[in-house]
Amino acid sequence: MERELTLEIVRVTELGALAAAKWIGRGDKNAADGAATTAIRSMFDSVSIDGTVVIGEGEMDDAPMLYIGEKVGSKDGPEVDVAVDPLEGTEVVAAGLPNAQAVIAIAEKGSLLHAPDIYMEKLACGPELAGKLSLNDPVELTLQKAAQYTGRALSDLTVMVLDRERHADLIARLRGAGVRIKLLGHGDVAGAIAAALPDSGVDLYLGSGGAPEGVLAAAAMRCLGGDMQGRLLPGGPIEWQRCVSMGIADPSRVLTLTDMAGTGDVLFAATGVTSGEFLDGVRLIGKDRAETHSVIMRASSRTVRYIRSMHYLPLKRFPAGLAELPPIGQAASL
Ligand SMILES: O=P(O)(O)OC[C@H]1O[C@](O)(COP(=O)(O)O)[C@@H](O)[C@@H]1O
Ligand SMILES: [Mn+2]
Repeated sequence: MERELTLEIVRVTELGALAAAKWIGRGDKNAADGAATTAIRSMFDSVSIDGTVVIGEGEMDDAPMLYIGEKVGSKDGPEVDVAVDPLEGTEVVAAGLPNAQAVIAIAEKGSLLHAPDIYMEKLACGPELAGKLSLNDPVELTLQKAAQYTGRALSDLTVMVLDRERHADLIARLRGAGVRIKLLGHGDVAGAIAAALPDSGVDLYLGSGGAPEGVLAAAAMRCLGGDMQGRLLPGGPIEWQRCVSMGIADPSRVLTLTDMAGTGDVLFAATGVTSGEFLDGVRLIGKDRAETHSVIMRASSRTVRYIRSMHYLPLKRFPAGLAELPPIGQAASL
């Protein structure tokens, strides 16, 4: 993949974030998601790829845009798999809470896991611990290993976990082992990435979240040199069968970083919608400008770039329909 693609892709997540930002705090998660999806879809065909959506908005019958199997891109570029979450954190935007992003990963054709939209148990860590931990271990052993390999006391380790009732037992065991916990409201792509960023203060990401988000996080981990393991959690025979029909022969086995994001080149881009773990959200400036904060990373070079962009909104090519929404300034002042 050409390195110039990183800039082309971040322009897409920027437009998605700007569109979603119009819906911050308006209590309508579907409208926020729809705005981001429409904006991202409209921009995708300007990207020099011959892409197929592998992780997207759902099956063709349920999703009008960015459905699994949809072809995206200008076609005059490499054949790639595309994973996209136009609005990672739909409820967050609706409620005006932190940690929503527009996220895209692009990888060599055939390298991204076709994950159904079910839960996945996840373990993510940074380069220091990559290859040293296993999702098959009891959590106490994982923590001991993490302490040993980082040379730190258990009491100095911080584990990030989604704040959910289903994690009550996990949280109790973590507290019992003496580590610190940082509870996350929403947005576990950013949560998993935090575990691999040197200055995040997070050492490990544990717990279950969306499987599509797991693949997106794995793509980012490939770029950061971290590790990510997952285990699908089908909630019954129908979801089990869906995993099998999507090519995962044994849905109960631990999926490695390679299973989820291959071994070839990967590009990952995210733009903050609301401020979160490592990206600031869309910031409105005056009546007609907005600032966005994005990250773009590439596995083959392990380069991580942060891009702060200033947009002149009247010239943004929002798709028809979005232009008729209330001005962005009004949305943010709610
Ligand atoms: O809220 P749940 O059901 O625990 O699901 C967790 C998932 O929801 C999110 O917080 C937000 O997901 P959406 O993008 O679908 O809004 C993900 O980051 C996470 O993987
Ligand atoms: Mn999501």
